[in-house]
Amino acid sequence: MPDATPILQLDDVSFRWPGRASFGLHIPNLTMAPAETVLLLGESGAGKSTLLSLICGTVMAESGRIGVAGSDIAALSASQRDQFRAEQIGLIFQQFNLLPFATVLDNILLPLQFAPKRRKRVPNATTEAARLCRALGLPEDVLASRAGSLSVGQQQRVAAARALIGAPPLIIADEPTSSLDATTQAGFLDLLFEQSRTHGTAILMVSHDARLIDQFDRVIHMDKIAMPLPEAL
Ligand SMILES: Nc1ncnc2c1ncn2[C@@H]1O[C@H](COP(=O)(O)OP(=O)(O)OP(=O)(O)O)[C@@H](O)[C@H]1O
Repeated sequence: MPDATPILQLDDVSFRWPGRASFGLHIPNLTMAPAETVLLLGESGAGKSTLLSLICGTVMAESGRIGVAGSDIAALSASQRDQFRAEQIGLIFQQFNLLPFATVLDNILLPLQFAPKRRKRVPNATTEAARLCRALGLPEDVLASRAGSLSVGQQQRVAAARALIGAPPLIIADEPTSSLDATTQAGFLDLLFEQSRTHGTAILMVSHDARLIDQFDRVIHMDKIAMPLPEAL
């Protein structure tokens, strides 16, 4: 029988950035099934990146429950949460978060160091990193380059390869194609959806590009899932 545990489940989640009384996020309910692909749309400043940070456990909700693959992320210690995130989630942030002085190869392999199960899925990690780079249209010799020496669009693709390696069950991507030209964007999306089909990877992607709508199982708008929180006193 297929696993019916949602890959993601938020119930009554509330959050405010410290010192930012005017912005508050309340999500009554958000659920994603395993292998589901979801495009998250919303106005600038609506809280899309904040929501992704809550799901990743890089910031913690004030109240409510966030479950990833059935685990309540608030029940984990900070170090357990780091390992859990590395195992379960492939992340592509807006700022890429690459180590600029490390090689592209080391950057791509980094999450595997903290995620033994994910590591096991790639017996030859260097070959897999090279395959991902090729599929993303990066130059052959890119693996040995310093990540900080690459163009912005190339760095974004290295961040994509780092998210995809070892096929984590959930990919969270915050505007992952913002620095890519149309051909490179299409190549990236092909690779992403192929991985979703092959490995049952769920995808939650933020984009301002409404042309992507048809490619996803479901589209959600921030203003439909989030309710305003009264301004803090
Ligand atoms: N690290 C932070 N510290 C304090 N406030 C923050 C932080 N990050 C975001 N905010 C605030 O939270 C609110 C929502 O921002 P967020 O980046 O989540 O929106 P967004 O929908 O992702 O916007 P965009 O589409 O422009 O990226 C904004 O008012 C923003 O100033």
